[in-house]
Amino acid sequence: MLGSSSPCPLDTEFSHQIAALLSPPSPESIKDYYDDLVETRKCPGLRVKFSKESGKAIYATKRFEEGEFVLKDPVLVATQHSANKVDCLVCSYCFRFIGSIELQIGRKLYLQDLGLCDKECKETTSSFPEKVCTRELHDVKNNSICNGSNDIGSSTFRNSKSNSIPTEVLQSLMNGTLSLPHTGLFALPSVFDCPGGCKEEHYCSKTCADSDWESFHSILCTGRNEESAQRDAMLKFIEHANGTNDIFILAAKVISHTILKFRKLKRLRFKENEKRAKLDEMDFSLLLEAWKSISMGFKKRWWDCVALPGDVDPSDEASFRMQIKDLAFTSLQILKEAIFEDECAPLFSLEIYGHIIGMFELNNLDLVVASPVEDYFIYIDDLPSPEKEEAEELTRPLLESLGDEYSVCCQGTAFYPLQSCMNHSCRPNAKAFKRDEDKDGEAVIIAVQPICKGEEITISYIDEDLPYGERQALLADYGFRCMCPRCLEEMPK
Ligand SMILES: C[S@@+](CC[C@H](N)C(=O)[O-])C[C@H]1O[C@@H](n2cnc3c(N)ncnc32)[C@H](O)[C@@H]1O
Repeated sequence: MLGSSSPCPLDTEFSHQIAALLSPPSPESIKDYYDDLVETRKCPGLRVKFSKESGKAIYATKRFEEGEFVLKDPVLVATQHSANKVDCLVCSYCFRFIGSIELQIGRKLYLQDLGLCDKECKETTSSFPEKVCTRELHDVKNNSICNGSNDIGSSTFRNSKSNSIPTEVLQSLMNGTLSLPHTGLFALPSVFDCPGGCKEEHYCSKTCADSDWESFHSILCTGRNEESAQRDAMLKFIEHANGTNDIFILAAKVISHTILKFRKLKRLRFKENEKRAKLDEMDFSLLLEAWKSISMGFKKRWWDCVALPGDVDPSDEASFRMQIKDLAFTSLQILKEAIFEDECAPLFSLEIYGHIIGMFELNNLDLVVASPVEDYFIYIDDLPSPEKEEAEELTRPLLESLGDEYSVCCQGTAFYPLQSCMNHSCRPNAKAFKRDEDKDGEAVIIAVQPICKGEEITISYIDEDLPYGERQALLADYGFRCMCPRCLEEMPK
């Protein structure tokens, strides 16, 4: 029951609006929304269909050959894991690497010298209940760097892994006065700062900076209103998310995205200066419209669908789920202090917050972008003599200081509106796979076997090399029993 036993008064106050926001979209509106999306993605050959049995699913409307590109899907909402921000400087909107090879290397070593590192990300799995792991769709083998077990976004201080490079050299790399050999071949877009003046977000272009500002960041930016209570609350919210689960950052982005869309729709429909004290019928229809892209995502409450960690005794399940709910409520309370908007009050209910996070829990894919620094060092290693030795005089000490971590990818988590309609099969006909030319955070799906016209396009959410029982156990965390052709063949009689 909505509102029952909820610590959040908004759950009761706005129970009707919440029910309307969470009611499943009609098959007709699903069709219209996804037909439009497929058209804008310019990926001919796909159609989203809805059935009562398996919900949304993607079908091929043409034949795809093995290895053929199927879909490139930009993110609807995504975040780089906070720990990974030390390793990689990327555009906060499209997740392309930015600056220069020199900046990427110098900045990483400089931050390591300061002792800023991702200690907790590299430690064990969850320390229940503060560290709640987020399950993400398994991004197949080569592409999957960070799975649910280490999805903990906490930047913490640890004893510095001090490197042998003098600070002045690192600063020269960062400020562009020291160039490394052959980096011209690996040019990256220049860095654009956040238009709001926060030091957290950086972009590859003014277009990305403006798009992020208009879509999400103008509400979440901590650069403006120095000293304000809202700014302090926003900083506290980010710190809490970084210390617990960065899925909360995604939820805040969804809420700010919806508020910004609502404001835009309202500006279009009403004169600028018209004021309304209460959320009335008309405003609510605008809120429903603003929420539309989120309403399409498959959702359950987070605390109902989050997988029970292996180290939690099944007899403690109810208390585990209650603690997850409490954690979400704590995060929501801080977020409300930072960005609450009267006209969009239902968005700040625990019921909506829980469903937004549950949507990520069941749909998200790892965000992975390969590092150009890795390509650079491979290029240097492949140079013929004596060019290689000459180049290595400068690059070897850097490589040695970076150690095994010289090739860390950009890692995060993302909700992709079209890819998230793909159902699972243990014998999938497609997979997520980044090709050399895919330099940003978009999801890329390719066929792994010929796909006939009319066939459903499936990916694997798990490691499909596992035996039957283990696959079913992992898929139970997604809330279904797999009845794909392979499971039917392998099912114990
Ligand atoms: C990423 S969504 C896939 C699209 C989903 N069908 C929808 O309606 O949005 C993941 C959810 O789809 C459902 N699902 C995916 N693959 C399935 C399968 N092979 N059999 C039954 N349900 C499946 C499960 O409920 C799962 O949590």
